[in-house]
Amino acid sequence: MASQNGQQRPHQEVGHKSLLQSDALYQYILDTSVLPREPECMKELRQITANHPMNIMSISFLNMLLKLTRAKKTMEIGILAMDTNRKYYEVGLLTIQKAGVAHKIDFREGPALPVLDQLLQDETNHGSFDFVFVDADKENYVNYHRRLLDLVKVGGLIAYDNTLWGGAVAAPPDASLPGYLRHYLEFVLQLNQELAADPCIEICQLPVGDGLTLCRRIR
Ligand SMILES: C[S@@+](CC[C@H](N)C(=O)[O-])C[C@H]1O[C@@H](n2cnc3c(N)ncnc32)[C@H](O)[C@@H]1O
Repeated sequence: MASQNGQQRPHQEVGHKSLLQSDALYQYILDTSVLPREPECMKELRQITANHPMNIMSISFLNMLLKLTRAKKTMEIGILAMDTNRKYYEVGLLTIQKAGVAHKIDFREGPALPVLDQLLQDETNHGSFDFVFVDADKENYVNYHRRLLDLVKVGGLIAYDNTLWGGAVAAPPDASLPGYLRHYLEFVLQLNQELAADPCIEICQLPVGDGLTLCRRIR
């Protein structure tokens, strides 16, 4: 990746900066992202994500996906609608209320796995979800996937965030990694392997944000 003065930057560091190292490029992505057309919501989203400009790409991309797939019944594991911490849900709540969609959100505070197990007990939930976004505890991504496959309809979409894990997924085994990247790396690698080998889905690994894997259920 060339920097502003045209010189090649070394790819030593593993993390967001090694994927896109130029701050000018971050700003360019912010300025040219295809964003939702609700200006008030976007102003707030820009503020919320100001410290993580790459998130804008994920958000604008997910917004586009939801519109393309015309999803009506959706689930998000991470902040909406399941999160262990209500405070994170409340970060987005003001924007959600301004957008007039608060009545559509069924927020459950607590770990997501028991909620998924509860959903699975009701046959009518099987194959009923159009879209699921997972951005939560990496240790459980594989457990989520095994359950979500039953809940999403054939033709439905599951999106997993952070599947490039700051670039660490492709780092040599002896690379020096920040502690949190090293700690969760094995879970992200295991998920990526399972997704690639799963005959029930078609997948696409997008180098957007921190890596977003799209899985379309095909059987
Ligand atoms: C990186 S944040 C993502 C937040 C949100 N999805 C977003 O894109 O802004 C991860 C979230 O996962 C939540 N989380 C962690 N463990 C969880 C679990 N077992 N079940 C549900 N949510 C969990 C955290 O509280 C945190 O809000």
